[in-house]
Amino acid sequence: MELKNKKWTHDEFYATREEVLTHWPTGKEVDFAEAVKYHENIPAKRHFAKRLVKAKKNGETLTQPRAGVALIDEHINLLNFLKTEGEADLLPSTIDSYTRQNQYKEAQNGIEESLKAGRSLLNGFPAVNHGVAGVRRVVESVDAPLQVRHGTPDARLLGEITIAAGYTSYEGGGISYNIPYAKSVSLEKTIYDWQYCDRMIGIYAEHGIEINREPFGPLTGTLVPPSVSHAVAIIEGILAAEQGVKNITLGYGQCGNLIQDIAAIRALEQLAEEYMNKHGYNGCVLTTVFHQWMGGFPQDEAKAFGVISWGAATAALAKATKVIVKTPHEALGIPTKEANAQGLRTTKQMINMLKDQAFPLTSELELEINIIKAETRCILDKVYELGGNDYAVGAVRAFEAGVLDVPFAPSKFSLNKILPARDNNGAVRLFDVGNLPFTPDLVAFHQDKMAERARAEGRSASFQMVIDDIYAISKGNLVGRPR
Ligand SMILES: CCC[C@H]1O[C@@H](n2cnc3c(N)ncnc32)[C@H](O)[C@@H]1O
Repeated sequence: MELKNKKWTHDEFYATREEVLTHWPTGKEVDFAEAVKYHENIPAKRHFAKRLVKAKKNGETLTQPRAGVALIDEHINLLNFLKTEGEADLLPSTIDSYTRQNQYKEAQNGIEESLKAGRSLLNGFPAVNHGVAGVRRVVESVDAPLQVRHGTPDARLLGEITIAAGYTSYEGGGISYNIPYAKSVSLEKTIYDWQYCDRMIGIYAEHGIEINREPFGPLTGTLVPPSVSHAVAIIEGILAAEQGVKNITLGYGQCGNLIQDIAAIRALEQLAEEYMNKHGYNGCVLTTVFHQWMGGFPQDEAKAFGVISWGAATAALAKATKVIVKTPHEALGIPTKEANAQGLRTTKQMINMLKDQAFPLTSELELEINIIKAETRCILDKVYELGGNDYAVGAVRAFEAGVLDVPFAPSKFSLNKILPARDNNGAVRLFDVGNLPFTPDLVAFHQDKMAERARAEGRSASFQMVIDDIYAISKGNLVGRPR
């Protein structure tokens, strides 16, 4: 396996596909020609890419939950409940953890145990075991655009089955579904395997079927600086475009300071266009997704609704194309369908009240946009250089060197040298920039911001601030002030 950011030939793809479809018996159900025909008859209102394009044109911010249960009928009921009671614009199927680790035997046990227990004993929808026929029952029974959401380092068979069944969007990427989700899975392997997923979608595109791809923006969801998640998002967008993907949603996890979060979405839109065009992928339609706070949540449901509302308001003011919605059960575990629908309605109310308001381009907002763009450029350009003008090779080498570094990542391939903490206004800064290739003025900017907070709190900038900030929101605040 020689990794390079180059479009796979049909021969390379089909040779690999033969093997991929043997990973579980349901792989035999995948019939590409039949799938293309099926997709041709999916109406625009149930087509993810078309619905996103319409939202971008109309300046809408669409709502989407996470949701998934073990059995097909219950999963259908859940999704329809979230559409009718939650007013969700877009629907997911969140895949269970066994399937994410390619443990299909265990997933099968989970299905059988759930049947016996009469309730879901899996933390998501085991799509590979249900197979094309089973997953297609969901597609036929839910009148909304459907996306596969998961966290799968080797997502090749999952993608073949769910897209053949009629799903029209696929989340993930070779970096964003490795570094935050795996401990010792090689980055080279996951970037290579995700080239397969993207090439598959590129081949659907060659047959006129446009499937949306969404790299997983938030990464570890714990104080990830915008420039770090933007660099990964844009690299995964470029890798997908190289394989023929034409419709890409780039994502970002809310940090909590309004100016920084709005700036992050603006900077992401501008930089993605700039880099995709620079590398010749101007045929790609780009949209954005804002994830409501991905860190620890308050147990108290009323406070949880406050966090959800803040994420909804920020997504609306940032004019993100869609927002991924949290629930008041976030601190407890898998939400009930009622709690999930409540998070969606709270979000919808905030978006509706803000859709006629625009956030002004203040000097603070402009500064923040410029800082995020400058930092992200430093990282992207260094990755490209390390890879000898190849982002796939560059990404692997960048993680080895700490040029790409994701805070609190379980993967042993992330150096975990950078240390984020909030500044005195709650924006996420870097207490330690690690080996990020920032120019001296950018390093100084972060140092000054941390010094400003240290002075205000009467304590020196320290790792304690990082710890305080990790728990702050679940304890009812944004900045982890000393007790
Ligand atoms: C990025 C993944 C973390 C988020 O994903 C939610 N999540 C995971 N699995 C399910 C599920 N089966 N149904 C509804 N939400 C789910 C968690 O709560 C958390 O917010």
